[in-house]
Amino acid sequence: MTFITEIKTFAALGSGVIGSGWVARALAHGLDVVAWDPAPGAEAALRKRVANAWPALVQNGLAAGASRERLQFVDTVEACVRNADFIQESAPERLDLKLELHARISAAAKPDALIGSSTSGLLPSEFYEGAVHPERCVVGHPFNPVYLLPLVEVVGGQQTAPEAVQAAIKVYQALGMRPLHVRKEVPGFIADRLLEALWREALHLVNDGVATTGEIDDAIRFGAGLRWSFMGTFLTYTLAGGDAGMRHFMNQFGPALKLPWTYLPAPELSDKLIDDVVDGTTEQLGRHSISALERYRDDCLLAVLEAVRATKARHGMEFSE
Ligand SMILES: NC(=O)C1=CN([C@@H]2O[C@H](COP(=O)(O)OP(=O)(O)OC[C@H]3O[C@@H](n4cnc5c(N)ncnc54)[C@H](O)[C@@H]3O)[C@@H](O)[C@H]2O)C=CC1
Ligand SMILES: C[N+](C)(C)CC(=O)CC(=O)[O-]
Repeated sequence: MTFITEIKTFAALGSGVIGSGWVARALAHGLDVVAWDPAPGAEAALRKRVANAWPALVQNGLAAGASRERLQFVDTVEACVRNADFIQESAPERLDLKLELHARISAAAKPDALIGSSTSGLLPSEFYEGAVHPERCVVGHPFNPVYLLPLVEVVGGQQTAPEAVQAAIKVYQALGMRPLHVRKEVPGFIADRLLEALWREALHLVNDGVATTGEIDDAIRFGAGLRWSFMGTFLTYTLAGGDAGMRHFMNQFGPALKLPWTYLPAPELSDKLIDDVVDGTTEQLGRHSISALERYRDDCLLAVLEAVRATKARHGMEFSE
């Protein structure tokens, strides 16, 4: 089984936060991009989001021929995918919607064009059930902002060909990403399972009046957040065990896992909790607009990526290690 991996035309369905991020990444890599989104005003919103991302992409280095002019916005699913070499769906996170949309996308697409979905955690076996040639359908779960963060989780469903997973990995690599093959199809995959646990505990801390949203964010960004950009939890905790490493760490801190430090089940999303979270984050936003903070975030990310890349090189390591 062979699939198209030399990509000239990238199709993006859904052009919200994530779809526009894919569009920006694909344009920056010198591709032609065709986009579709049913919302009124979607084309203008997409072009605005791409424009906001572009300075960071220029700083990061554009591929030869990369241009925002190579974005075409069309008004049907079929026109979007018909000539595409690779298709990425970033529609709302609803199983019924994705099921119907993928039946339509796959019926109109070239039979050997790979189809990726940005879903954060729905199962590909379920939403690709009605797809034509489901063997070329995968999940390619990215991270916001898609145009800068390298990680993409690649997940196959029961009908996905193993060759399609490998081919999708190749395409995402060509787009400058760091694919992670999630070998078991589980809800939430790997990363969102971890992020969701943190998010639930953060909501409990607000709900119980232990801390404000700003204090919880401080607890992350001045501590673990800094080290997470170059070292994950397992290696970090190995070092936290001193010379005896992980075995000592497990002996010393393992028992705390049985203490009631975490709740795990989510708190009820009461009106008060939602108001507290919205009020807290509004205060954190202060005078900054979302798009100004996106540019600030992009600048920080570029600096972190460059620092990590240069430091790894000094230690004889590749960025992807
Ligand atoms: N926002 C995030 O942090 C992340 C979201 N994702 C996933 O990406 C996907 C899109 O999420 P967002 O971009 O955040 O949502 P969003 O709400 O920003 O954008 C969704 C877009 O889909 C459009 N849309 C509505 N009906 C549609 C249809 N039938 N077909 C195609 N498009 C349609 C909407 O007009 C909107 O522009 C979801 O599957 C989500 O789980 C993945 C990673 C991170
Ligand atoms: C909140 N979220 C589940 C949509 C987040 C993601 O899927 C990944 C991210 O960018 O954090």
